[in-house]
Amino acid sequence: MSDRGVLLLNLGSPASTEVADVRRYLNQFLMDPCVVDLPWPARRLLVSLILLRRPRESAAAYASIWWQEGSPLVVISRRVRDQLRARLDMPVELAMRYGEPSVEQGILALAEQGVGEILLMHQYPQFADSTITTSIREAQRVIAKHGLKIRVTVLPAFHDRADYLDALVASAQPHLQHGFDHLLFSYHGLPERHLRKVDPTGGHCLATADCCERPSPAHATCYRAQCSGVSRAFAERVGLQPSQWSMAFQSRLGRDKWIEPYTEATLDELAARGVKRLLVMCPAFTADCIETLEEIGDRGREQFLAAGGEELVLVPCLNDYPQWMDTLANWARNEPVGA
Ligand SMILES: C=CC1=C(C)c2cc3[nH]c(cc4nc(cc5[nH]c(cc1n2)c(C)c5CCC(=O)O)C(CCC(=O)O)=C4C)c(C)c3C=C
Ligand SMILES: [Fe+2]
Ligand SMILES: [Fe+2]
Repeated sequence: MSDRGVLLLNLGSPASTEVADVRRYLNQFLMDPCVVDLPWPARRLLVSLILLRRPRESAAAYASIWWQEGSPLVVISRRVRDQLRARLDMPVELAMRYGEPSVEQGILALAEQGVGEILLMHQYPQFADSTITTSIREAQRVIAKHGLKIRVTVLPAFHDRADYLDALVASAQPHLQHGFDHLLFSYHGLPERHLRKVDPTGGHCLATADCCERPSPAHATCYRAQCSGVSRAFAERVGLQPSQWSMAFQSRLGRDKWIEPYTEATLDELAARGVKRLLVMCPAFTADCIETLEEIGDRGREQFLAAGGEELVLVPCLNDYPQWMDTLANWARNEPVGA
């Protein structure tokens, strides 16, 4: 009998839309060295500067998409946890890397239920230090702090798993059938430095414009190549021609160069090219959140319409789509120990 428990993990949200709560959340998030990867004094200075204005702006953005029960990301994650509990004969706890329920609360809850192994089931299709690495480090920190005798199995980034891609296609079908001129895949962005830093070849990532289309061992940790792979696999599965879809990166913060093209510029370009009915999918996220609902669904739509587009339809994330819930439950049962 398996002694596995599942720690379902996502990024997390502020406790409320109050500016003070948003400031606390942003401080915890941005002071993570996996997110703002500067030495402590420079990180502290930069984050303190960001915290002068950002909490008020982000609080207003959160308020515009907040649900009765709380942050969409957290509410959806609770639904996923409940769906997994209904499907699985093992303990399932929810954790958020920032905010609550914390990774510490989640792991202690699993420890109390006597698990010997935790499957760290993060919700990130693509690898990044700022998502997967930081979650692993936090789980290890908590286990060491409490002296727990628990093994951790980490779900690898699942961008290329057929069952993930199948669920993504199936969940998007109603929107694909609605009719559209162009499909834009908009992924969360990353500073280019983050990509170069984890490139094991030391010279592949971003060395050429088409690096992500040329096979390389660097792609095992290349966020951009993995986004590109998801977009191509999706387009192939639904029979789209290359001219019918494109890929861009959103959510840039600060002055560093982030991976391109930027979603904001792409929305204007598509409208200028005569695209009237635009579908947007955000496959870096498995659950809808401020980045999808506010940045694309509200601000992106407004921008696209102002630039001459007629309709922007945001395809919901996988959320608690039943086929996706079945997929996660299968992974929980079958993921090899220690993978
Ligand atoms: C340096 C800054 C950031 C990096 C790097 C980054 C990477 C990254 N983030 C996600 C997923 C999510 N990010 C979300 C919100 C969010 N992200 C940043 C900054 C960086 N993210 C900020 C400041 C915020 C907060 C909102 C804001 O003020 O704009 C969210 C949504 C959270 C929610 O409550 O809804 C998610 C999810 C990924 C996948 C990623 C790297 C690939
Ligand atoms: Fe982010
Ligand atoms: Fe690349």
